Amino acid sequence: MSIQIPPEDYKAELKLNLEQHKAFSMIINTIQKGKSGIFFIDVPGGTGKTFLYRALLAHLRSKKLIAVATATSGVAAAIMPGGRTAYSRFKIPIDGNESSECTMSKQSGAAELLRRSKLLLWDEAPMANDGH
Ligand SMILES: Nc1ncnc2c1ncn2[C@@H]1O[C@H](COP(=O)(O)OP(=O)(O)OP(=O)(O)O)[C@@H](O)[C@H]1O
Repeated sequence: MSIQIPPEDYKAELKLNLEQHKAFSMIINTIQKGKSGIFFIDVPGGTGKTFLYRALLAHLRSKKLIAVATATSGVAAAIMPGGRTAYSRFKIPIDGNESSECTMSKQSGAAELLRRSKLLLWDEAPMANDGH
């Protein structure tokens, strides 16, 4: 099932401010080069993180690449097209502790989706419980 890309998200790429554009280019360049990377977007609330994420998701999905959008809270997940909570997408136990593991089998469709994805986005990652 494909995810509908809102028309305004295509245009978001053209409206990125300097900082957003810097992050966008760094992430897209890494993906284009086939490299791996972990990027942490650390800015105050209301400064355009979601705007950047939506531009990234639209850019990759418009090229038929898989970009997975997750967030710690359901509210943040819901404002990204195709967004799911990280707990749901990565099958993280809700009452997890230091020894708990994701309940995802390697053969599952969910695991295959993650393997094929070019971008795994986790909004509000630091808000996840200590055990995660
Ligand atoms: N480059 C931009 N051009 C136009 N509008 C923008 C731009 N960046 C952000 N905005 C707008 O500014 C507002 C705040 O941006 P956004 O919701 O992306 O911030 P946020 O960092 O995700 O906020 P929060 O931390 O509260 O989730 C939104 O209305 C968004 O559409």
